Amino acid sequence: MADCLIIVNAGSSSIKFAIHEAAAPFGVLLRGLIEGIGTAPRLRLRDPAGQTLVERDFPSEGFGHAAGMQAIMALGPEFMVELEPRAIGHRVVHGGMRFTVPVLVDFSVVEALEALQPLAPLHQPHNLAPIRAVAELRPGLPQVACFDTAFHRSQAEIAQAFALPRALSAMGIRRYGFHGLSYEFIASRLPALDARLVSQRVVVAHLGNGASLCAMQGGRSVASTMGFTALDGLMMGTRAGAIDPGVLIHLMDTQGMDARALERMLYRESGLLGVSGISSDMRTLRGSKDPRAAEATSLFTYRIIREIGSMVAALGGIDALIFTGGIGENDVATRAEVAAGCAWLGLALDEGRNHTGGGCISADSSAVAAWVVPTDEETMIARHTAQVLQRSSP
Ligand SMILES: Nc1ncnc2c1ncn2[C@@H]1O[C@H](COP(=O)(O)OP(=O)(O)O)[C@@H](O)[C@H]1O
Ligand SMILES: CC(=O)OP(=O)(O)O
Ligand SMILES: [Mg+2]
Repeated sequence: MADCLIIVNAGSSSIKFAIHEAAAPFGVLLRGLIEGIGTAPRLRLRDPAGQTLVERDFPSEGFGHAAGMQAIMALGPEFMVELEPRAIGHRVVHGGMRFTVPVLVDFSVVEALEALQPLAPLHQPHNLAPIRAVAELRPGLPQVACFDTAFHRSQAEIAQAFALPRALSAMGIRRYGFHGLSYEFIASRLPALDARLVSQRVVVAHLGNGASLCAMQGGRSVASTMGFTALDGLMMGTRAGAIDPGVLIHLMDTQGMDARALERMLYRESGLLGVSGISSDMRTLRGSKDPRAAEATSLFTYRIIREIGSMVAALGGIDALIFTGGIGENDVATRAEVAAGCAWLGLALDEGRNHTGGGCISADSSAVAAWVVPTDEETMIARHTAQVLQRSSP
């Protein structure tokens, strides 16, 4: 029997999961994904070489995150026969003020994380449901919660502050930032990419279904586009990104919208989906001839370009721009358009390298380096989970 770690990364419409070796360097033994929860759920399980072992479609009706977790656990008897789970590591999107490092989960931790559910309605409930399910099914198995917000706690107070009355800041109304496990993984890759990056001014663009930017220096977060919730900053698949709060007051006054109606609009009906009226998926929009699809993708890149300016200001300059996430890693056009909008910074892509997509994609003459670096939140969670286990074992 080989010891392993089970890693669960539940997103808004997907559950990514992985089985890692329990000892450094935490090699991947199996990797899987259920995507399209709510639309067209599909499960895929792959071996470490990327070969598909299982591919299964499910009817969308009644297939939520709970059914997704059951489908994943059902793979155990067939694919985990020689494996002994030592712990389960979970991505938990919101850690609030209390959780600034990964922790071993107990009842009081779950209770505290439940209180944060309203701050991350697309994620937190799906992060906590598997924790509760495992606590019931395997009460002796250690569970570790790793937070998307934790990496940003290195930011200066001023970068985390809103210009609101002081009493509200004391209550925890501040900028937390998200996608921290992804940024932390990218930070850990910098020495291998180019040793100079470790101390340089780097802007990382995590562009997936959720999207944000992180200004990074010395491998630490200096600023981020996301704030109190994962709604702020860039336009996303179904989220609006930064919006004048006056719009919300106006909609409450004139359309009778309440908190739940605004939440639905801002989290689920806006972004690429809302502007295009077609899809939240970049692949579908790039393949569409409908002018609304082009309007949506143009606004998406325009917002990224504007916000890169803000990250560069926070860093006092920029040496490198790194693309990651489902769009950042795969969409050649988004990278080309964003880079064209950053020409004023001295950024120039090499067209051929951008098409190939891996590694450094900037031209030799570019004053700013550009990279495509695949993120791996699951590996980051595996590293943290092993550390927490080690710390907590007698
Ligand atoms: N080959 C591709 N080309 C362009 N966009 C892609 C491609 N593959 C995935 N995407 C985009 O990436 C998104 C998923 O990104 P991902 O980082 O996995 O999202 P999340 O973890 O936020 O659910 C999809 O919704 C789609 O817009
Ligand atoms: C925080 C967040 O937006 O996560 P995701 O991109 O996985 O939706
Ligand atoms: Mg994600």
